[in-house]
Amino acid sequence: MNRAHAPRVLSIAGTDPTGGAGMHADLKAISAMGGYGMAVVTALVAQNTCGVRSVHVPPVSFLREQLDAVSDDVVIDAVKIGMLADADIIATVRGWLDNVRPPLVVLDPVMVATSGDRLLDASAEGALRELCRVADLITPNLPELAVLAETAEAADWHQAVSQARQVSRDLGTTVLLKGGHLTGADAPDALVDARPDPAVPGGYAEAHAPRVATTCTHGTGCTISSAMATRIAAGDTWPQALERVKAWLTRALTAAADLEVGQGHGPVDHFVDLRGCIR
Ligand SMILES: Nc1ncnc2c1ncn2[C@@H]1O[C@H](COP(=O)(O)OP(=O)(O)O)[C@@H](O)[C@H]1O
Ligand SMILES: Cc1ncc(COP(=O)(O)O)c(N)n1
Repeated sequence: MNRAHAPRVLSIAGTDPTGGAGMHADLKAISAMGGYGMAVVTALVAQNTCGVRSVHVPPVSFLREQLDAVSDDVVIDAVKIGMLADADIIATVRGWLDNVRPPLVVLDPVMVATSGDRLLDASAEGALRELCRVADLITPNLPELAVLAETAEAADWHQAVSQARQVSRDLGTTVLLKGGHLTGADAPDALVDARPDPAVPGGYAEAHAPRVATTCTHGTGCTISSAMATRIAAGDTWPQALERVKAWLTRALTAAADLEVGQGHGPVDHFVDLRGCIR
């Protein structure tokens, strides 16, 4: 598919005033991957690279107004969903999705931040699991995958792949399995689809990159899911999208420390490929 216009990608997510995670990371990743980024805010989060201080959730009626303001005006090519905070927000987003039916829905089932702070009420995990059924692609990290698989966190890549297959089968969606929480020289990711008619040929496509020795991993999950939404909407095959996004994210992680942002887990450099090009 060769579009005349950049893919119009809507992020539905929470905020990070330090610009490294949530809707800010989403907008940077969408832009860096060649898309036109839009954003609807689910929750305002007072956080930085060291952790979450507090969360403010506006009324869900205002969330629905934001969503309708976008979809009443703009043709949306892909939606990326991040932090949803509680069951009311999940129900509101679900109601809007049922009405608008965007062609591509990528869901990052955000539960806990890198800092260990909760970004989803524990009582809303079941509702988030149900929302996965309407997504084309979900991008859980290993602790989130374990919650979705209703089992203990995978200790190695082999266990993680079998959990991803189970979740794909149970929830009828493709899983982007991320090896960020494992250790070892390699940082594998894979598209896993257990269904008979998978979006991924053969039901499995792996991408490899060296594990980058950095503590700057704030927002990597938000970043990879938005980038995947953008590249798939741009017409890449799903395995092509993963190869491209993985290579770019590895460059962004390698350059991250040079940004010198914050004292905790710093953000990645989404615009690493632009440095040196701006005159
Ligand atoms: N140190 C690292 N080196 C290379 N890639 C990494 C590193 N840490 C995370 N990643 C990549 O970042 C993405 C997000 O992974 P992960 O950390 O598992 O998710 P989350 O940010 O949701 O916890 C994945 O593509 C993963 O492979
Ligand atoms: C608003 C918001 N959404 C998501 C994350 C998770 O970030 P990470 O990708 O580091 O797990 C975050 N810290 N804040």
